[in-house]
Amino acid sequence: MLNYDLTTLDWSSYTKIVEKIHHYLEGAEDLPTGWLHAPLENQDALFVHIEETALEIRNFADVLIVIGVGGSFLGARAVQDALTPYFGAHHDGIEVIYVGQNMSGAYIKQLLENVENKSVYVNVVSKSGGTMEPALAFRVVRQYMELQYGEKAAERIIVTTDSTSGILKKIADSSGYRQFVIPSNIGGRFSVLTAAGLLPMAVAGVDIYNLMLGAKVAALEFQESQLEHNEAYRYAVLRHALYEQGYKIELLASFEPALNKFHEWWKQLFGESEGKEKKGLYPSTVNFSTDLHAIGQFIQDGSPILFETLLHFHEIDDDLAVPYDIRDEDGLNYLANRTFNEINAISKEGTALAHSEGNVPVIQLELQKLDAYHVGFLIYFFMKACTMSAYLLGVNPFDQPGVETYKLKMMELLQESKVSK
Ligand SMILES: O=P(O)(O)OC[C@H]1O[C@](O)(CO)[C@@H](O)[C@@H]1O
Repeated sequence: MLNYDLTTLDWSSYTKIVEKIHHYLEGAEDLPTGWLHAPLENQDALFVHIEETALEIRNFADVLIVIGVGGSFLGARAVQDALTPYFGAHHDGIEVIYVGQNMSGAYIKQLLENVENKSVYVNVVSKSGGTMEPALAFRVVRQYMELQYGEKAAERIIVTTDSTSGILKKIADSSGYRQFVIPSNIGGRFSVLTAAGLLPMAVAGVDIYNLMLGAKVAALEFQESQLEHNEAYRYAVLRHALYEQGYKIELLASFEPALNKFHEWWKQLFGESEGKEKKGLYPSTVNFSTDLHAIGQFIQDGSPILFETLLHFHEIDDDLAVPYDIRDEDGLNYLANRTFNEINAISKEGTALAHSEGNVPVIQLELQKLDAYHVGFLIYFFMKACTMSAYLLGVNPFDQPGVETYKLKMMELLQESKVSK
């Protein structure tokens, strides 16, 4: 899976520290590491409940509005985009749309206009239950639902939040909304494989059983304490070694547009977990070919501050062959009968070669197929690698004090403007 010129790195200097962190993580009871072993536990009852709820939503709704931000949004959206068709509605004709990630008045107004005359269900997702963006969106959407469905609105609103605390939990209890739980020992950006991510994915038609099977296989494989045998840890060590060599940016790149939102999920995972105490690689992302024609110049020839992680799935279900054209005015007949996916894969190889020659270190992450199983595997791989990587850096992977600062400042300004109004 992990492909890099390993001869450039002195792995032996990392073996002891990696093992120490591994045992700390496995043994700790007071860390929010519920996600570490969750895929190995029997969660069948939860999956059945999610599937039944998803079926009901698909039967009765034209649209599911999912409200959430950060970890309560990115994972579901990432997997949905990666595994469902590019165009048209999702499974059984349902649309799964998202709000609560921005405070654009235009966005939420147009979203409500767009669902008029459609049958709507809502899934509001917030671990803390008090994040401003989704809370505001929920206020608006909730009123819309009550106007449309009266008392029956309560049957169409499903809350995913903490099992005991938070304002959203209180609202859900008092209004009789159905509830799914984000376990208290799983933090927001590690919650994609809980109901927070799984319910919207299931509604969109993602095979959550195979997704979780992939995560389970990864959980078993990456339980290995030895760096030599654990690819998640090797990726973490590579990133750390490159950071120590002066590279300050990691560019996650792929050649399949379906993965664009997956990049965003990765960005939050690594950005919030590592970017603290004036340390950390800046996690950035590029979508090729698009960005080869935008930022490709900088990657090849610009400041030598970045390395690249190329994410590639060998098999993608849909494909199309380049047609033969007797006129050959564009001179492309030499590609006739080659498929787009083949050409895309060759373009990836060419990019890796070019960037390596430009002295940009290139790590290649290769998976067999873009399907639920391998996406589940990859999600777990990144969460495990990220945790190791943060501890190698000497920071706590599970907090985000900087984000809290922004929230406080915004609240102060909003309160001030209330007083001066
Ligand atoms: O699920 P919540 O509590 O609304 O939080 C949403 C997101 O906000 C953050 O707290 C900060 O961005 C993330 O860590 C989290 O995923």
